[in-house]
Amino acid sequence: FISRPTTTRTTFTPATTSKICQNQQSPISLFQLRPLSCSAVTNNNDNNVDAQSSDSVPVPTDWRDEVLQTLRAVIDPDLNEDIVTLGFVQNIAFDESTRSISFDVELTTPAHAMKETFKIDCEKLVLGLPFIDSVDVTMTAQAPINTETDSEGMSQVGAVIAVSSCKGGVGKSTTSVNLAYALQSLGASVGIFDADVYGPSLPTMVEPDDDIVRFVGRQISPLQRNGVKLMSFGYINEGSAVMRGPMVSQLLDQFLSVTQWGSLDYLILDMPPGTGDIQLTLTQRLNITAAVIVTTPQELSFADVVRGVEMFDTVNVPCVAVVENMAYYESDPIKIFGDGHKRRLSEQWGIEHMYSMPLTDQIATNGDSGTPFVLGHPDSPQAKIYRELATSVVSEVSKAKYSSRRPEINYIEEFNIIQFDDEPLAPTELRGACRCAACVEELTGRQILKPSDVPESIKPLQMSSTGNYALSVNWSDGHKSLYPYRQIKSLISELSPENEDTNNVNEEKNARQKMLQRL
Ligand SMILES: Nc1ncnc2c1ncn2[C@@H]1O[C@H](COP(=O)(O)OP(=O)(O)OP(=O)(O)O)[C@@H](O)[C@H]1O
Repeated sequence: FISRPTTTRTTFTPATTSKICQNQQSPISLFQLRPLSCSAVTNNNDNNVDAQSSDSVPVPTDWRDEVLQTLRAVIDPDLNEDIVTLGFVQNIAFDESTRSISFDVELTTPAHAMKETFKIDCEKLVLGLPFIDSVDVTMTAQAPINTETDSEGMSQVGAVIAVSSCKGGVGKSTTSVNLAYALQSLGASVGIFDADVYGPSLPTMVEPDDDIVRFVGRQISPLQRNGVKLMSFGYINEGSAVMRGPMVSQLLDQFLSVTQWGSLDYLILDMPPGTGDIQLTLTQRLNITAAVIVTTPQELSFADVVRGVEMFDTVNVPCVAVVENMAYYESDPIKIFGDGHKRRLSEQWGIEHMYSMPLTDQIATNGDSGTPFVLGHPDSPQAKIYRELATSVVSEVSKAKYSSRRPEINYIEEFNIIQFDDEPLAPTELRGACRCAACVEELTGRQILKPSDVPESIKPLQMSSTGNYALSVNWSDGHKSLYPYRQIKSLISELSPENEDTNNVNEEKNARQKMLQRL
């Protein structure tokens, strides 16, 4: 804590500091220019309607409960739960004599898009309590850990993100490299593994700070550039290798596990192009958390994307974003993927994030120069797109890790009911909600299938999970449907007549959010 001569409450983010500068007549004091890490914030009780002197308010014996209850207003939008329930609030310490409180908020990732907002919200909320004069919130993140690997080098890698494409030359490596540096700019520790043994591009695209590959016993220490760890066959072996498929995946597996990655929030895996056996084996072996698919408009893009999604699906890896690279000239922005495609990707495959990257000289020049584009042009509009992609990846990985549990789904023939996590759903309703291209007009979203087209006797003949996110159903009318779990949940809640509980929870959440906004 830092003691303050006045009781002016200030948050010390650069943005608010500059606001303070503008608003003040006198020059800003050094005291107000403390860095973010020393961010004890003091209460002037301007949030309190009564504006009581805090000294006169006794400290309640259950102060901890009050603090936690207050902090429940901060909701993690990715996980749709409050930070107390999620167990993020830790190490609470309260000094009664100075009425100062401190605590940590441990997020799922240091790259969390809301970390600054959460900090400010926590400070505001806690300072709204009349028995607290000063607060110190430290934002931290869970240490990355990989419990599903037996390789020591990978044991502290939190998430592996595969960047994949159906064909070569579409910008997969460019996307991998820039995604990695964009993730780093959000605060994460990152590595890149170039798994393309036939034509490694990492050595051309990223020139390491020091290009000597060091062996530590039987392990290899990765190279680095601006703190991002790098490994590619190309750093060890000049040129590309001539190998057959099974050798490639075995070698890559070994190579990846002898690399001492250390503690990494995200490891970007630049996959070899294609969706064949090598890619499938790699995807199975390397314990991939999520995938990003890169395509170009010239390459029959939509069919390619679907092929890529299907490959990852077979091994339960969710595709979280699609990058349509070299999609337009900067001077002539045209939309390649229409809204219909976007809707299909979202409704059929649960992919919510699509980015179109223009073809620019600078991206090409940086690709050849050894300095990643995002490092060389951090303020460009294209770097902003890469950061948006990185933010989506961060958010989807958090969701995938926290909500990886698949719902329990059964068909109870006796009552002709589908049970989705104990919620009943009529087969006619689910069949009627099919969003495939035969049931919904792709371009307009208009429902082609009418409720009257669905026979009353319809029933599922076979139901199975697709990836971690969707249910695939073979219907008795011969139709095959795919429903993201998200869609089924909202269908159940739409159909439920007495949704009071959910509504109450939502109302409560809304009330807390409103309270925050008022503060
Ligand atoms: N948005 C872009 N604008 C301009 N040039 C680009 C863009 N994206 C990629 N490139 C250039 O296109 C070429 C191919 O890109 P890249 O090597 O990333 O593709 P790839 O899909 O990884 O290819 P391969 O699978 O053959 O390794 C490179 O010269 C790269 O600099």
